[in-house]
Amino acid sequence: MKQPHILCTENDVAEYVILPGDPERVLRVAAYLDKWREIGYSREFRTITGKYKGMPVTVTSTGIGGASTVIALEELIACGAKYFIRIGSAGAVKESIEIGDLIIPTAAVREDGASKMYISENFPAVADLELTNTIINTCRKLKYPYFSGIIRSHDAFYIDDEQDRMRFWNKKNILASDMETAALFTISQLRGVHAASILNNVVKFQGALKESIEEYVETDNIAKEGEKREIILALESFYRFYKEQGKCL
Ligand SMILES: O=P(O)(O)O[C@H]1O[C@H](CO)[C@@H](O)[C@H]1O
Ligand SMILES: O=c1cc[nH]c(=O)[nH]1
Repeated sequence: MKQPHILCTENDVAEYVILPGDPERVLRVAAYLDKWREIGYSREFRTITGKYKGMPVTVTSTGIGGASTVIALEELIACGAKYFIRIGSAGAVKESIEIGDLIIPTAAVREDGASKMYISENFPAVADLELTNTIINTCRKLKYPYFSGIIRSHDAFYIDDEQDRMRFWNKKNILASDMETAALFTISQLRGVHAASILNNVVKFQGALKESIEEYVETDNIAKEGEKREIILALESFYRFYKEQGKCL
């Protein structure tokens, strides 16, 4: 059956799925695949399926925020997907995180709305341990510097007290801020699938939000280099999992 938003069926989707927010990033992942075809592109959801070193992999854009992310997640699960790695951009909440640095979340503060519609806030949003360990080990092998720890996911970009909130989370040792990871981790746990996240920092702590994101999107810069790294890291981590399937899963 064709899913109503992502326009995919069970025959179109691999077990391993990479989830960027931005549909344009889907094509930047495609550049690393041996063979790929576009399955569907409706609203914010663009899906391609291809092969990386012979491993079947699907890439679906989630759009912005938990609400659209969990629509993509639920429909991908209905098509047979089991392992998910988000590749997103984020804003730093820790001073020492530079533009283009990678963040590998172990958990996320649930400041979003979508995950609360599923289950109360005392339920944790935690990364899949095995998948996240594979990402960390692969990141070390690739010699990409990274930060690992708890991040915060939110739902509203332009709130009046944004800077105060960022200072609050900074004092709690939160690393970065995005808009999808908490919902992805929470609903993956509820559905019994495996999810991890890799974030590329595009805004310095207390930096100029609008200008930094504009620069990331519109120019080739250090943030784009971080994006390349998160794409390679996600593909290589899945490949490692794929090769070891049956041993560690
Ligand atoms: O670059 P993506 O993956 O969309 O992630 C981040 O960028 C968007 C905001 O600019 C939000 O979706 C946020 O989580
Ligand atoms: O500051 C930022 C940058 C990207 N995404 C966010 O959620 N916040």
